[in-house]
Amino acid sequence: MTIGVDDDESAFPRLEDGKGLEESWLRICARLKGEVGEVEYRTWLTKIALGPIDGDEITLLLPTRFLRDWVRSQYGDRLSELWNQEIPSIRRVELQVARAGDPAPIPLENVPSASTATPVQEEVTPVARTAPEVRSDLVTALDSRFTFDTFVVGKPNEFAYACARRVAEKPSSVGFNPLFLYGGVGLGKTHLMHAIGAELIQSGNVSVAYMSAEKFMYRFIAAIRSQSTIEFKEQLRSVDVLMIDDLQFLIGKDNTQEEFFHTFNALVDAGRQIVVSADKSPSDLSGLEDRLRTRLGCGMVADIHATTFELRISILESKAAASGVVVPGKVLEFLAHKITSNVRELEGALNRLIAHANLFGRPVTLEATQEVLHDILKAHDRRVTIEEIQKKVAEHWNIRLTDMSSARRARNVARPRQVAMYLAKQLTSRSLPEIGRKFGNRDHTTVMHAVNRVTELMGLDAAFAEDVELLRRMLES
Ligand SMILES: Nc1ncnc2c1ncn2[C@@H]1O[C@H](COP(=O)(O)OP(=O)(O)OP(=O)(O)O)[C@@H](O)[C@H]1O
Repeated sequence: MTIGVDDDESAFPRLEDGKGLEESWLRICARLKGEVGEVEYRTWLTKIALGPIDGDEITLLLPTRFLRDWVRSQYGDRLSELWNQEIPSIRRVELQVARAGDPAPIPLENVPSASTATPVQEEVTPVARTAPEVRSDLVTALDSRFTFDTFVVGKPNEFAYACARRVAEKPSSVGFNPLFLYGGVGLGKTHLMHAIGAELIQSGNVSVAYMSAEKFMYRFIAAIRSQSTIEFKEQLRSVDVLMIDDLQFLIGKDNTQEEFFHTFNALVDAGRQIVVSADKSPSDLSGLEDRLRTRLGCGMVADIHATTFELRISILESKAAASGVVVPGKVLEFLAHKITSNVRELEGALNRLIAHANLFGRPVTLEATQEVLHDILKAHDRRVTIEEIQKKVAEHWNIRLTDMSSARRARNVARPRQVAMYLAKQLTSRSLPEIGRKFGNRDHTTVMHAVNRVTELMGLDAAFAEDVELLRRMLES
């Protein structure tokens, strides 16, 4: 594919096949967002704008020198790799500080999630960075940070960890082949796979191929196009350990599934080890062929569960210690309490705190944490429902839940109802008419009156204000 400059009025050149660079950029943004997590993406990558393309070089623009240097050091290689996957003729990514009038970055809300983004173009041949210790040229570089030593073990992941260690020590043991690791997003599946790979490579002359299912598919397609499927199959079937990450990507990709199935059988029959990860168990991966699901479930299936508070604390402690920045225990507890979604997001939040501390030379305090992570914390605020509010308020003042929507106007019922409306306005994003509907189809002006009245009373009556605050804190925690 060649790249030419369109003479239309678009701010960016277009590819000859009519596909805009913006489309490629959007896909790359979606990929990056999926890879680094929304927190990290929002912190560092939303500020990048697409600049011009010149020969084999594409320019990306950043608003400040600091951001340019940071993005270059942390994400430079990955950006080049992704651009090269999108448009193979692009070999270099130049990062520059933007000037007035340069294009703006893509707003975060316009970047689709990786799973919904249109896949990169098919004729992609991913660039494999080969680790020197490894024989096979199929290996994508393993991330040296992802080792067993840096993996924090707790109840939710101890079984998966033990299985991974076992495979790293004795690949192809009966009962452990294939090893199928599954669990939600950002809980450590990739980390464990890389740790297995690193351990095996260190232990001796073992060839390990690790790649995402997506990469597997692109390589397969590239091999078909270049009529080199035999070499591709031979290469794959010559490794001692094959690891495929995020297998759910193959759902609906029937030909690639078929190829994977044959590779899988050939390797297992030859006594080689397979390690696979996915977001669901083999039996729940509907959309994969039955025979493949059956084979995937034949070895060891290990689930990584959602993190517990204790595990989140241990992970934060370990990562904070490794960073060399002192993060007080109460800040770690606060983060572990607030960011419960997955380890990637938790890590992203901590990294941001650490980067701020390093940048401004200020100690990490709870106040600073709330300020620096304001947007993330807001996004993770627990969603309280109006029903929960009604229940808590009714319990607190010992009235019947049905009185929240009844027509009774006695003060001992009407006042708690007003408080519940007030809290619904404060803690949910529902509109006044929506709140009114939940309180026995009351009019929005009634809700407005309740909100004003409660605000007024809180200013006049300290005990009442304390009650309302207490309820708010209980509902928010
Ligand atoms: N138990 C853990 N100890 C230390 N770090 C962890 C742990 N679990 C996850 N992480 C870190 O969290 C981040 C996300 O983990 P990883 O990429 O392995 O998740 P994943 O389960 O493969 O997610 P996805 O489904 O998105 O592929 C990585 O930086 C990883 O090092």
